[in-house]
Amino acid sequence: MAPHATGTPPPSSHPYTHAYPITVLASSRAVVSGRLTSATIVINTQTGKIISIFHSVLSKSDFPPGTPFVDHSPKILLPGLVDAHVHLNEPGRTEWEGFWTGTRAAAFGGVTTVVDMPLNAIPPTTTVAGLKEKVAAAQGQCWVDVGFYGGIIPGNTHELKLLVQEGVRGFKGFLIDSGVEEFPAVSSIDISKALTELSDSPTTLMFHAEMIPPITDSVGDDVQKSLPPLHPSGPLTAYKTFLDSRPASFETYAIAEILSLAHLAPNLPLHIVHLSAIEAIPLLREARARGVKITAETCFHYLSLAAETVKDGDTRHKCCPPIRTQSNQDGLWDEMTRDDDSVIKTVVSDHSPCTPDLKMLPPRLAGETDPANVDGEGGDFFAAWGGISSVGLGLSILWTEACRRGNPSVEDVVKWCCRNTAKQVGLEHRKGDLAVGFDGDVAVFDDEREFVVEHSTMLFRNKCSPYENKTLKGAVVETWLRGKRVFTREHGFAEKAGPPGQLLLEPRTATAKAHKKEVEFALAA
Ligand SMILES: NC(=O)NC(NC(N)=O)C(=O)[O-]
Ligand SMILES: [Zn+2]
Ligand SMILES: [Zn+2]
Repeated sequence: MAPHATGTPPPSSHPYTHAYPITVLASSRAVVSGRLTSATIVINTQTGKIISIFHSVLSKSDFPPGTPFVDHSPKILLPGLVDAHVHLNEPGRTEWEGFWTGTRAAAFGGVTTVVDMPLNAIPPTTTVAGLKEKVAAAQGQCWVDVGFYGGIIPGNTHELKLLVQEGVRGFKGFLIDSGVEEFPAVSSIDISKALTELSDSPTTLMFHAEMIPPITDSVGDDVQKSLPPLHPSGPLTAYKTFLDSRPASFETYAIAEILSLAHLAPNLPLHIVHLSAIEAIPLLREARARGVKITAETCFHYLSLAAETVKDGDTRHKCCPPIRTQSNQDGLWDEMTRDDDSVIKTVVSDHSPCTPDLKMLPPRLAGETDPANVDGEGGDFFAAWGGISSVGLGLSILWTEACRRGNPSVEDVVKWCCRNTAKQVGLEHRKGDLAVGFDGDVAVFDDEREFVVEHSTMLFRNKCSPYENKTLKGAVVETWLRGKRVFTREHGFAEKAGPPGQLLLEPRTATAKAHKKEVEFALAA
């Protein structure tokens, strides 16, 4: 046993040596069960599960000769990130993104699980048949593990329980136009039906919470006059015009609507995706205090970008709800870092790419230098596709911003991007933590290394992102998926072995039982 070992000593006679192959990762810094500690992590490479964790850095000689062992100190061993909001768009809009490119971009940044949104692929995941087409398209293409959400649209209530049985990890519905015609918005009646149908199902009902308040309402004349314009009220290339067209009241109105229906399914977890407006926080806090099971996520871009610095015409920043002011960004950070129960539990990418032509970026911002073309048209925020590309960059974006704010906590990052996202999608028994019985998904994070976001560091299909040319602090140097090294910054992907990702289709009903079984198995092994 190593003299500096402080945790459980390694088994003196190496009882597991010959029973099955292991690999060992150690570091003076690792986030284990949510806490920063020194650790030696032993993974059974046959099952892909973590079988032991010692709270100290052991040495190679503590393990049987030939055991793969790397001490990564002082780099930080993190659980692989679970990005619970990614649009992979395949099949149907594979030119926007796909399983192959999207999951490689994820692995590059230490993301070992992505959960695919139900819209933008054709068909959308609003029926079991649609899910089956997605699953068929994903087979053999995934470099990380992939789960799927189902969608709530008008008229598909009868599909919802079937989708739960088929293993979707939750559902998303829109209260405003989604941008694609195959995925229409739901009315209050549709939401009521979905809540009633799923009230006792093991799932999460999630909402794109923006809603245009009705023109005629019970509100008085003064309030009516102060309601936002429904149409652009200024130049279409000015970011301010776009921001003004989707005010915070769209988010608060939608959330109030959802909360007014929550009593229909008191046991069903509800979730607000991509929360942007801080004005919504008190509403959610008050509802949670009343016992409503509702949480929210925010995105890397709302925590790192601000309206004041978006250049006119720079449609790479267009997303819905919009990136708001710097003080709104500060308010989101304040909420997330408060000591007591924050309503924002998770941080995700909402990676929603498209082909560059649909972003309508003006040539001068798209890198055009030819004087004949540089003044070409573009930059209409209303016509451009809404969505930001960042899958795989999130950890570095968050770390850069946390460092800029002067108080970076890697434990917080793990809470928001690993543990809580895993819980949101019913994978908390095997993803999002370094713990015995969990999948051996590890991101080896160099928290000092800086890099520039450029084509070689954006592995998603279309290299069009507001982060391009920004310098980020913190880089993942190795990504491990279920005990296999998938990617290293130095050597790239384990191409020979091929994509090791699995599709996560175990129904959420089975999780508690499966967890118990898997921990028992890992411990007995
Ligand atoms: N159709 C979309 O991908 N929409 C997405 N677009 C964003 N967020 O701008 C979203 O998640 O709502
Ligand atoms: Zn959305
Ligand atoms: Zn989205």
